[in-house]
Amino acid sequence: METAAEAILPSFIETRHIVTVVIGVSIFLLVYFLIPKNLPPGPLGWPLVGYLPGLFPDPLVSFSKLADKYGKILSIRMGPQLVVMLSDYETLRQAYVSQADEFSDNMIMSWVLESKRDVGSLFWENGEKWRQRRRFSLKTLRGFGFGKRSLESRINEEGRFFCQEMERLNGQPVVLNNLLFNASSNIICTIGMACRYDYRDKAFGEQLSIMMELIEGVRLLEPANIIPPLWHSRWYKRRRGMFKAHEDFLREHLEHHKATLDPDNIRDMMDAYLVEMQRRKDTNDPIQHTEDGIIHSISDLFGAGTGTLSNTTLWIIIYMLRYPETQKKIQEEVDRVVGAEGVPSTLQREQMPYTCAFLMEIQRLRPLAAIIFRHLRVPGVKLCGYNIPKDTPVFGNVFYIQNSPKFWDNPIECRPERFLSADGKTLVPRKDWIPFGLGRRMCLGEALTKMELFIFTVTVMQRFTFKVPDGDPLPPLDLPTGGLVMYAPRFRVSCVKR
Ligand code: HEM
Repeated sequence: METAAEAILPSFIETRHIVTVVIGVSIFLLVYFLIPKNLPPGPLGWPLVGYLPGLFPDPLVSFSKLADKYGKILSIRMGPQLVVMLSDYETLRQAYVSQADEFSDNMIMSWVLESKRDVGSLFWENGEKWRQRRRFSLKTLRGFGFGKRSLESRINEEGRFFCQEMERLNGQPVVLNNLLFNASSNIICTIGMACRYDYRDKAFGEQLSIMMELIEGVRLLEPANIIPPLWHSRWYKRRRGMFKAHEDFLREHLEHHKATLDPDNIRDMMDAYLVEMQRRKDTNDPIQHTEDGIIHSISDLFGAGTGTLSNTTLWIIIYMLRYPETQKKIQEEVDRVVGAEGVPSTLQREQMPYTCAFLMEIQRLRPLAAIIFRHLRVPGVKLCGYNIPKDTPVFGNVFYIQNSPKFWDNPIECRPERFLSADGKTLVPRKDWIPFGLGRRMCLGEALTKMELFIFTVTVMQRFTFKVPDGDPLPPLDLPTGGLVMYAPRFRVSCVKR
């Protein structure tokens, strides 16, 4: 029997044609109205997973290829999430600095929300609470000697402990990853809790393994974001257990600090936070601090400071092994300015441009935070003429900005001279050297890091030459697979006494 539609339609049009057209038009209208207009260009991707499969196996290389193809600003779907990636200095500056009111919120990753670590944290917090905590932390850190001689002598001391360990090895090959992680943690322990741990301390060794695993587990692409049931998997349960163990360790220190606190004699960041917490309570400040907040803030210093410092130091060693003539030049400068027995000081930096340029070159080649991120939380924002929808993470590809041949001559070569004047006597900084990020959320530990890397490098170069152990290959320069932090590989090195 004929349907009503068929009765009034010409014979060559069937009902199924009409149904197909109606569905097609509906999908078109849905897509037209739902998909934001005038987005930055980018690859199309697939339904549900977006461009995620295209980012593997190495997201950093894939992001760089996309930047070559689509230019300074591109948009990409990572699973259901739209992400904007900025890949040149001017565009990044435009967003993070010129439009800082819009682009200064951190992207709070799901695992942070899930573990409630956004409560009172330094890194994982936004808005007025973050602003006040950052201002207070920066002021307190400066008070504890960021850029000052008191902290410098502690770093010198840690450098000497490290050298004593090397001396004991007597040139035997060694994997330095754990030892350097311990040394870097000791610097954060000094600032945060006025203590240091011996390299053979077993209990602290366990804490270090936990911290290392936690830090190395931070991924740009969180698998559980794409497959939520994974939050209940063994891997995430183990992670939650490790966070608890790390917090218990800090809580023990907090209890000791509370019991021995003398507000007239502030020993470290923990004391300073405790006094500030009390002050806010006494003055009924609308923003209150909590003990959990103190623990999370100190934990953030460990998270942001230990892996970054120790891995940058590992990259310093790797490049010295690969460029022995550069190591020799640094040793010559150290011998001339500091001498074999002198105590290194940041006051000597001006007389040691080659060493400083080398350290800058390492942080150009291997910026520990390869990708930095913000989260746009306001509607109606335009960047470079494109619409950026509310709730879009906006990434900055620091690795690309510092390593693309578009911006740097022969970028894969380690050439400290690119940061030196023609006569080699003066440092010539470049504005697109941004290993510490830029804008309002720029790294809080920049001054400490520069001091630490300089003192450590000089202390070690006074006493040792790094050599590749006989029969070992050169350490690889592979890029990290996680795509966020540029961890150095494990490799063996011989520290030969000079
Ligand atoms: C090689 C060493 C380091 C590198 C390359 C590094 C790099 C960075 C980068 C790129 C950011 C994000 C900046 C942005 O988004 O614009 C950052 C943030 C941060 N860094 Fe570092 N960092 C290093 C060492 C440290 C140390 C030693 C500390 C601790 C004292 C530290 C504490 C922080 C904190 C607390 C933040 C968050 C700031 C905020 O969100 O307001 N960093 N770091």
